[in-house]
Amino acid sequence: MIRIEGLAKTFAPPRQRLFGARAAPVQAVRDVSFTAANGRITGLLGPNGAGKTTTLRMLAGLIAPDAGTLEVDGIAVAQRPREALARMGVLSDARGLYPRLTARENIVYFSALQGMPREEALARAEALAQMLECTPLLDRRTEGFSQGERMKVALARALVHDPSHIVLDEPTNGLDVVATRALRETLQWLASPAGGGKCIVFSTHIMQEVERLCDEVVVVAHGRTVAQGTVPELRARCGTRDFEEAFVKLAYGAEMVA
Ligand SMILES: Nc1ncnc2c1ncn2[C@@H]1O[C@H](COP(=O)(O)OP(=O)(O)OP(=O)(O)O)[C@@H](O)[C@H]1O
Repeated sequence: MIRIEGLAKTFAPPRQRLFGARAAPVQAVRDVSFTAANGRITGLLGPNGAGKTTTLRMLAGLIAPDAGTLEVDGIAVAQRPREALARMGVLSDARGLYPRLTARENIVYFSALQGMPREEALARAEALAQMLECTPLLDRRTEGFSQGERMKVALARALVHDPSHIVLDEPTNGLDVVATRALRETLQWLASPAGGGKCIVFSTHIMQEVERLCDEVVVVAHGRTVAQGTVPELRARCGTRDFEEAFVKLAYGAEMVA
């Protein structure tokens, strides 16, 4: 289980240039709280700039929060980062592949950092490539890969150590319709008992993705959690049959609703 409570992060402006005006700090995350259960897919849904990526970057230990707690199975990311991070597979916004390494080498290198034996890592890379339908990419250098190809390799890398918690920042970015479907099926399988009942958290601003995939939705707006529930619960709360309309009400307030 992932538990986030009272998370906050402000980015300070860069140092003042000689004659430039001083920029204001950016309050990227003001008060984000939610829980994501095992065996469920939890979607972080919010408009551009709502604070989703910043929240997931803090969860992945890439940046430190100013306030709040992040826990994975009760293990605090701030206090016991290695233990907490070992339980997570993270697909960050940057993807960050090594261009001179092949896809296979990227995946296996990451597994070595996780302390996996090489033979096990190689077998796992093959299996993941089959699942993500990217076996022909395995022995190509990742330099020049398309966005969707990079995403698949980064996803395989995030899953190589079979983590119990999977955190994905906009995973369908750059994927075509077939690859999006394959990813959706993969995530559904990973959350199911047969796939290990993983705890999956992903961010998106695509409404259909949330409706099709999420067991639970966390709506984030202006750096705050404004609602959490299932799609039908959120629709009912807003008194609308259309989820997009419910989202607009929750994320932008009544003044934006026609
Ligand atoms: N390193 C940074 N320095 C300064 N401001 C930042 C930094 N990272 C994020 N921000 C700002 O924080 C706010 C939240 O950004 P974030 O990327 O978390 O939003 P998001 O919900 O993921 O948006 P999107 O859906 O557009 O990707 C934005 O205003 C963004 O410009």
